[in-house]
Amino acid sequence: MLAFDDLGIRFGGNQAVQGVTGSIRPGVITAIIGPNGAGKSTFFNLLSGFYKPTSGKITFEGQDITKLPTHEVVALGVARTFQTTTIYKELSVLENAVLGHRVRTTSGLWDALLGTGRERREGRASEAAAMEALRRVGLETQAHTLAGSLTQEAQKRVSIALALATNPKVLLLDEPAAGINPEETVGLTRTIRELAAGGLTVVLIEHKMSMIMTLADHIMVLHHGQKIAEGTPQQVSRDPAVVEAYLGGHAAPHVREELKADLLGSAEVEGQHA
Ligand SMILES: Nc1ncnc2c1ncn2[C@@H]1O[C@H](COP(=O)(O)OP(=O)(O)OP(=O)(O)O)[C@@H](O)[C@H]1O
Repeated sequence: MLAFDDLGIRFGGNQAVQGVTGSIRPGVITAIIGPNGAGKSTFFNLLSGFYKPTSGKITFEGQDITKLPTHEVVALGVARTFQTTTIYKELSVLENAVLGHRVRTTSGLWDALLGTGRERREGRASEAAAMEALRRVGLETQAHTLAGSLTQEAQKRVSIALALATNPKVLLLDEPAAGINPEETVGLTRTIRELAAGGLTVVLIEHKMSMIMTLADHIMVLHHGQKIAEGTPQQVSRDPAVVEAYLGGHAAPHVREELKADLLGSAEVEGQHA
């Protein structure tokens, strides 16, 4: 559904992503993993239209979206969250999600200023879509709470709701579990699984290997900007190129430790998060 062919981007002399070909299959949870600096966030920025590639092509449902501006990519059904939580802390949870929905609506500033019928209709539709997005992430009872007063984990959920309010077909999550504790990670994993079960195609970047190993149907591994492996969690974790990429000295110590546990087939990790 979302396909990329020979995708690459260069920043000055640094080829951050290079020759990446593949596709995101509908209805499955795909994880993008790789050591620090492997090009994962850059790859997301390419898929979501934030960066324009210096080579290659991206298509969504058969349509070439390589050169489309971000808002048009969003309108077609590709939404994303960011590594650092980007929400409006001084607004309520509901107001945040409404803003997410307004990205897609058609009324312009003129309608908003004049309070036209279309603007009022769209306002009501935005609120309904926003409430539905909050329900999907389990925040409907906190709709009127100030977003900035929520826990880090709930703020992560708000940022997911913001993306969901645009009614995407594909949701790109950039490190959704960063900075939250293991218990909250289990809860967030459950929510992501429910979103996928509801028909949403989910792609996520994540460093928490135990989460990836239990959540992902398919894993794509990037290293030095290139795709070095892909397959099921079991296939990827046994792939010698992946082991070498992680244990070859490029990964942060905590990533090395987590991955080592998974690569060595730690039943303990599986048991904790199953
Ligand atoms: N806007 C930019 N300008 C210049 N270089 C960049 C830019 N964005 C990323 N890079 C470089 O591209 C490479 C890949 O970075 P990227 O952030 O995509 O890696 P990553 O796999 O997401 O890393 P991490 O896991 O640490 O978040 C790095 O060498 C980085 O310095």
